[in-house]
Amino acid sequence: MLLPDSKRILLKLSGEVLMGNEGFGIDPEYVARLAEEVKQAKDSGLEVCLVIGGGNIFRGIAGAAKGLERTTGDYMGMLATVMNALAMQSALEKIGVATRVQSAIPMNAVCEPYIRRRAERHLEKGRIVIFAAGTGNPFFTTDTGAALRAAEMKCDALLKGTSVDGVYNKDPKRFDDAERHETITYSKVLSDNLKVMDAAAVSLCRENDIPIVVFSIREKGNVARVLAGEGVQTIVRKDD
Ligand SMILES: Nc1ncnc2c1ncn2[C@@H]1O[C@H](COP(=O)(O)OP(=O)(O)OP(=O)(O)O)[C@@H](O)[C@H]1O
Ligand SMILES: O=c1ccn([C@@H]2O[C@H](COP(=O)(O)O)[C@@H](O)[C@H]2O)c(=O)[nH]1
Repeated sequence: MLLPDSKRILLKLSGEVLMGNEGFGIDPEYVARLAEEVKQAKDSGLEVCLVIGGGNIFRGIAGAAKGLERTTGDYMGMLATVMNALAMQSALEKIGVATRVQSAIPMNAVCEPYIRRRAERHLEKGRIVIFAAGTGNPFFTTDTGAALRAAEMKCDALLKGTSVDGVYNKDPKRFDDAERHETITYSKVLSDNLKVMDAAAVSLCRENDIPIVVFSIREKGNVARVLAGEGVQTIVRKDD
């Protein structure tokens, strides 16, 4: 196993990936496939916290570029993550996995508010807790929300399933000659300004000594592969 002593993980899934082959929104078939992978992780004996991004629906920064007020756009982005969380909850419950959604922005008719002790109890009971609405604050991302919840819930690792298969020395979508790191320290990610994850998220993980594993969620079976220590990924770890 990649992280032999792991009991509790936080899996952060890219929102962008939820749109599957569609250009926007949620592809239910794709969400169902992801739900199977999340179930496998849980069935392997781990306690699983889940965070899903919102990039398939809305990003505040993109709204701001088109003239929308930034904080309004960010709240819209956070609401997008709640929609994705509900879609994932539905897919997981369809295959018999008990879940709870907790939102950083209270919306009691829709889901639970985030209450750490309550989330703890859900995990003890074998439920998957999906943390929605990021940190609840504008100017952040769901990566930072994931790092924050991982620290609060004392997760042993943060697994970031995204559209690239690891951390490269430069953006692999822009540079064909980009090279992937097998492992890299938090400090190197920060000092080289590598954009695979935002700096606030990396700093939080560094301060709380939470290893980050970056891998591609586009390939079927990769969550199990990563947990088994197989496949392609980058581990972001402690400074030497
Ligand atoms: N050095 C780098 N190594 C790897 N990826 C990088 C690097 N620099 C930039 N990237 C980009 O980072 C992106 C992954 O992070 P991003 O935050 O955009 O996605 P996400 O968090 O998975 O998506 P979402 O916002 O939908 O949840 C990739 O699209 C990749 O092109
Ligand atoms: O704590 C947070 C988390 C997210 N946002 C806004 O939501 C979108 C979608 O999240 P991604 O991490 O990009 O998938 C993000 O672009 C922000 O606009 C936020 O404001 N605060």
